[in-house]
Amino acid sequence: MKLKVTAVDEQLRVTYEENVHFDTDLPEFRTQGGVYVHSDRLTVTSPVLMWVKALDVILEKMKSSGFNFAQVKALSGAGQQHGSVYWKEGAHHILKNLSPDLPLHQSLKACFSVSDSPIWMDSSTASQCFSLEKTVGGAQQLANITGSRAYERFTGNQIAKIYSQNPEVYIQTERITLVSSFAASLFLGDYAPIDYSDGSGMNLLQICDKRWSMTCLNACAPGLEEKLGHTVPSSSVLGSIAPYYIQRYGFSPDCKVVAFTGDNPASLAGMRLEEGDIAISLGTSDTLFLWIQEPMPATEGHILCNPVDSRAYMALLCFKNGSLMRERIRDDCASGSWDEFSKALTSTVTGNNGNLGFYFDVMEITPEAVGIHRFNKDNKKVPDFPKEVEIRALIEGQFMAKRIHAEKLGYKIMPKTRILATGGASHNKEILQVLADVFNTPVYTIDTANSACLGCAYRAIHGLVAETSVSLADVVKLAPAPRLVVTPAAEADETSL
Ligand SMILES: Nc1ncnc2c1ncn2[C@@H]1O[C@H](COP(=O)(O)OP(=O)(O)O)[C@@H](O)[C@H]1O
Ligand SMILES: O=C(CO)[C@@H](O)[C@H](O)COP(=O)(O)O
Repeated sequence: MKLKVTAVDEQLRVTYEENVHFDTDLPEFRTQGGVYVHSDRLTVTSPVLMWVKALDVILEKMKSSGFNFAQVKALSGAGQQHGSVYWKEGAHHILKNLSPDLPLHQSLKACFSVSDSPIWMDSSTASQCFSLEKTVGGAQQLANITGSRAYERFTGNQIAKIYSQNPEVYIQTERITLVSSFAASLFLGDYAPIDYSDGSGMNLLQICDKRWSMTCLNACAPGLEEKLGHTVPSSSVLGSIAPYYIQRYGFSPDCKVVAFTGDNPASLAGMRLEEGDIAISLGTSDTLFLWIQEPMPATEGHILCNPVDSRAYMALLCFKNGSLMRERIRDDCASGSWDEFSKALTSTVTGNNGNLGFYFDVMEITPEAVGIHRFNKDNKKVPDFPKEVEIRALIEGQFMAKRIHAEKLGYKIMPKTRILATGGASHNKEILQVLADVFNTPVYTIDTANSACLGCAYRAIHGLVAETSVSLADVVKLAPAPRLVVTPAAEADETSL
């Protein structure tokens, strides 16, 4: 886990990149992967001062490498979703009066009422989730309001846990920010509002009218509205950079701070998704981001407000049985070789003659299911398939599940739909051919190393003109286009996949 910075010029060329690795650059915090996993194995936190110090370190690194801060016209940022930061009474005054002679972590060391921030990997709030769903009338009802059923990592449930376990700490807290709005606050020298898109990962925001749900707030903790502040469109200019950065690093007083957002919304911007597009990351786990016009929240997957167009939405779907599942079948059926695996895909037909499988070696997130389930053309459960059939059944089954779950959330394939594939398995053309056939849509690949960071640079430029109705797509049209890799085979259209 790292703090990263990317700078782009007016032609959208990346001119500067730097990072700070939490474990190795800040060993004094003794994190592993940037986090502490507590002894109950459920609670996962990160020290908030480590994040502050990481900002000091990266700014100093930039200064020593001669980075020209004065040229920065606008900045934005992203943070891991769902994590929260608790500012102690009196912190606002300190934040507004930062001394340019001191690093941030020294000025802010007494500003946090919770020193270890709960983060997205935490799963210790089952009872709070149960109670929130009960208050609003069930999981689907909560999803209808906030875009997701109750999730343990979602911020409202984390706040409810802090309030129930340490009410005095909650009372001493004057402001609660997300990781994203916390980082924006550091640059603004003032509390930054939460943006609509990252705010949708809290189980607290009504995704339709973008207001806090008073029922959800009251179910989590008293007086929460005041501690959260108001929300803003993700492309809002929050203000100018704080005097601290002008005096200490030479930023221009005109440098604007554009609302920060979550890492997944920022990746959507970095991949330049447009209406109808799907981004599929085929990494260790498989993740889908979808641009959605008319959302239908479900009890699987998340609907978030769209970070680049506040009238639209994005959906996020996570599948745990991604590449590791594919690797296991590759080892069992293709002698551990991706080439042999790919040959099996080319030697079998689209639709697999009606043979179909669902493969979950580990408990899946979407849907909550485990085990290997194979069905033949008569819809009868069978114990095994020939090797080639098994490989095609796995890949078609994985992509069909993605399409079905996407459509359940309101996703509609349009004539201009593109699939943008990334991650390890996107190097495999035969796998991408199956993807194109299942969605009946062309598949492009895109280099997304650092897509969240790049997305924030794009969003910063967009923020400067967003109020004049210029779209992000217009602003970033000079950036390199995704590469077309495969188009659907003609017969895929007629196969009842
Ligand atoms: N040619 C290939 N075909 C299919 N999968 C591949 C291929 N090459 C690499 N992979 C898979 O990509 C995965 C790693 O993807 P990557 O996006 O780097 O992961 P991470 O989620 O860790 O960022 C590995 O688990 C590997 O199985
Ligand atoms: O919990 C989620 C999305 O709901 C995560 O995707 C977090 O947003 C953290 O992301 P990474 O650290 O894996 O980028």
